[in-house]
Amino acid sequence: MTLLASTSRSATDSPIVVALDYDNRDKALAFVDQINPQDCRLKVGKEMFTRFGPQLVHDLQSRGFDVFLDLKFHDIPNTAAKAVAAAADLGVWMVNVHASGGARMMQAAREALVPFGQDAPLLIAVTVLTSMEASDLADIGITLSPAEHAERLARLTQQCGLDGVVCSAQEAVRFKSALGQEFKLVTPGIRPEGSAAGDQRRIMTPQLAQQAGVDYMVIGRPVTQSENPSQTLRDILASLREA
Ligand SMILES: O=c1ccn([C@@H]2O[C@H](COP(=O)(O)O)[C@@H](O)[C@H]2O)c(=O)[nH]1
Repeated sequence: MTLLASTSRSATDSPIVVALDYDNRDKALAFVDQINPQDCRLKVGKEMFTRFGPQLVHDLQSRGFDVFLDLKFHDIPNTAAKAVAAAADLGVWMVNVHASGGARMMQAAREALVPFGQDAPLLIAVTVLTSMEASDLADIGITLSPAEHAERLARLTQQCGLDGVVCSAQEAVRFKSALGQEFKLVTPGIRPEGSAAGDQRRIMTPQLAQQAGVDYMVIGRPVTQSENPSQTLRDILASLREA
């Protein structure tokens, strides 16, 4: 199966994707207005999209930011495919589904993007949520380790022709070796030294994630909940340049 063409829409080659998880639109935009689209991309997830809808995506795009629409579609193939096409209509840079929705769902999602050609967003699939550890998988009947199960789902995702996966940075070296350099690894659960893990379980620092070869690191609360989010973002960028 052929891979989707990567979008040429990108405004930056920064590996950082800030998870814009706010319950307040003005607070989110106040932060966004202090940062530069060349320094990061922005991720809009379930919280902000449910509260503020597609207009928020347009508000970020009009400020020059690439948007990763992180709605993790997981549904019957027809519904997931139509949702992915709706995301492409919004002009987002990246969109995702859950790999556990299965091969037919992922293939339908990929095919839904064919009409968008070069303007199609990157399509990736979530493997094992970075908040999950072995005991969480055992609770749902999966006896493989998170890395093993994530690799099975990542291989399936690649066979379905998607552009990459969401996984933990802890899995990056293994997945780059198993799946090749071109297959994108998008890694939440990034925690600068000293920041709280919170509900995340499979975490890594930005510097180690960079060394492990991730393509994009998703960072939310360590930036957005800090006293000075824009300065925290600049500090992380500086630490990556120095590493
Ligand atoms: O496996 C996954 C998939 C998605 N996420 C999302 O990333 C951010 C992480 O935010 P932090 O505040 O840095 O923990 C959040 O929006 C999640 O929905 C993830 O964490 N893990």
